[in-house]
Amino acid sequence: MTDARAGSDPPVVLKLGGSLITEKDRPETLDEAGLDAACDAVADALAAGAVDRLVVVHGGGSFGHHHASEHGVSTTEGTRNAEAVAAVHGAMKRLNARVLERLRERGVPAVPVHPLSLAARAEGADGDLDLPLGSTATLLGEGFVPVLHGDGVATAGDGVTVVSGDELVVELATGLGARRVGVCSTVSGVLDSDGNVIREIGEFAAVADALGASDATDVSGGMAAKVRELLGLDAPAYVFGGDGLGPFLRGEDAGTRID
Ligand SMILES: Nc1ncnc2c1ncn2[C@@H]1O[C@H](COP(=O)(O)OP(=O)(O)OP(=O)(O)O)[C@@H](O)[C@H]1O
Ligand SMILES: C=C(C)CCOP(=O)(O)O
Repeated sequence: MTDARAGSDPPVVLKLGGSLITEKDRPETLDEAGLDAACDAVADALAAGAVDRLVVVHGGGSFGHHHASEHGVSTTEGTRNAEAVAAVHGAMKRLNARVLERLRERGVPAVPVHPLSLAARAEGADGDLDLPLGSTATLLGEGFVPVLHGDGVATAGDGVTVVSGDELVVELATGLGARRVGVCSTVSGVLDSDGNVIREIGEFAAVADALGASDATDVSGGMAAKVRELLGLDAPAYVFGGDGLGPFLRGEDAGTRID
């Protein structure tokens, strides 16, 4: 079995939020400017050598979430309807293909890794996610940029549920021993109740009141779920908006640091 943590430098794990790269309220619509700017920042950072090994994860935005909510599927509600699984996975593969295409146009050696084909969730409300990392680690070692995405996931006792990009980020960061983790969305960081960016979060209780759910169709929990998951990591995690992506990739602080 491949040891996902063995060998060279720890990677950076970056999530491009669905709200950044799609228009979240219009089914299967890209946010062209948001996606292009994000792909430019990734390509620039790799070309400048600011990042050596990078794993990208993207969210569902108006591709995955609309199909998932139409079929009543979420991270906790499963389906045994193959048409529903095909609708959610198919939409995510269409979005993934667009992301890959734009990265490759900029010289980024981006290749897909589809979680539905790899991962499984154990039975129960907090069933553990098993995401084998051999393919991602090997692709990284061979110089590729693996690009994963929120997807359907086989779930014991519940058919297929949704795995969010945020959950994948946590699994990847832990399993690959990530150096830094970035979550890029449309908000410039985690905001307090006055709308100001919280610079640093060390525990959930301190910010719980300020963290609402997502403001668009989102079956996987929005900002509160994001912060909870990122707090569990060894590596420092940052939540930032599009403007923070370049600085984050250059190793600077951006948005909110969660550690
Ligand atoms: N305290 C908060 N600070 C910042 N954003 C918040 C807060 N509370 C709720 N939000 C909402 O969280 C959303 C960002 O999370 P969301 O999951 O929608 O983004 P995403 O990761 O880009 O999308 P996706 O899940 O499709 O990948 C914003 O739309 C914002 O309105
Ligand atoms: C709805 C699907 C399939 C993807 C969910 O991923 P997220 O947008 O990262 O929460």
